[in-house]
Amino acid sequence: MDIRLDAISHSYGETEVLRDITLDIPSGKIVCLVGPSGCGKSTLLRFAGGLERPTAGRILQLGTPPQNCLNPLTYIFQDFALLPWRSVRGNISLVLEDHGIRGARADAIIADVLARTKLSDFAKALPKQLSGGMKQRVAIARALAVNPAVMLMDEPLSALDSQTRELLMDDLVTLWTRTPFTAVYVTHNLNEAVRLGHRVVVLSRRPGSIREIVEIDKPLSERGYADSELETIQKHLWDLMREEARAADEELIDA
Ligand SMILES: Nc1ncnc2c1ncn2[C@@H]1O[C@H](COP(=O)(O)OP(=O)(O)OP(=O)(O)O)[C@@H](O)[C@H]1O
Repeated sequence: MDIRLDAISHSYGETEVLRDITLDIPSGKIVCLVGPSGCGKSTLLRFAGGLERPTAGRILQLGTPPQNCLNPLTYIFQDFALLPWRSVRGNISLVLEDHGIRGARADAIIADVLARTKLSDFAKALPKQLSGGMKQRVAIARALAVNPAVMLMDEPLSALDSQTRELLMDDLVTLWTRTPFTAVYVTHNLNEAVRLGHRVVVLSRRPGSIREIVEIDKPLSERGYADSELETIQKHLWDLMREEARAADEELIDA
């Protein structure tokens, strides 16, 4: 299933946030959204997920969701959003219980997503026993359990230290390489964008509009740490964003 954002514009009251965004999210690809603070990245993600509706434009779901898809659109947040009193397994089974899936069928799904996220040995652990990186892996496992058509990822690694971020990027690449998933991935971090994005969408300062869409053909599995080709693309992205990021940073905050 592909998603198309078709001529999306949005204002909150007097504040124009997004202007005429048209964008395709093709099945099996990771599309990164980057842009200066406040340019409307998270707002666009909420529209894609149907949590809010834009003032103008349409979100189209094209084609059918994958087989056994329980939830076509699933979020992964920066703060993991795990229930502290439930074990790793319990956090994952919750989303299955919501769909009436219990017993052997639930066990099989949980075993599969725990294995894919390398968490099989931690099924009984509570979130408080886990590092930030492990917690985010649980959140990813939980999202995979519903076999979504599209994962909507809002700064999923930004709460993690830089080493853990590197490890999680590797994990996401391995996960995608084994079974390609579709994602819209919002990030401030241009390194994440060039490591994980098949397509990087650069938004302008508010009202966010598309400045450029950068396609990166290099296979995810061949994108390494300190890769000079990726560094060149990252520099290009930063050149596009630098002045606007500075202007956004210096903007006065409405108290
Ligand atoms: N519910 C809301 N009501 C009013 N204004 C909002 C609301 N949500 C977001 N905004 C405003 O819309 C603009 C875009 O916000 P959004 O969080 O989408 O930007 P962003 O690009 O994700 O920002 P950041 O990179 O800082 O996370 C901001 O000016 C924000 O203050």
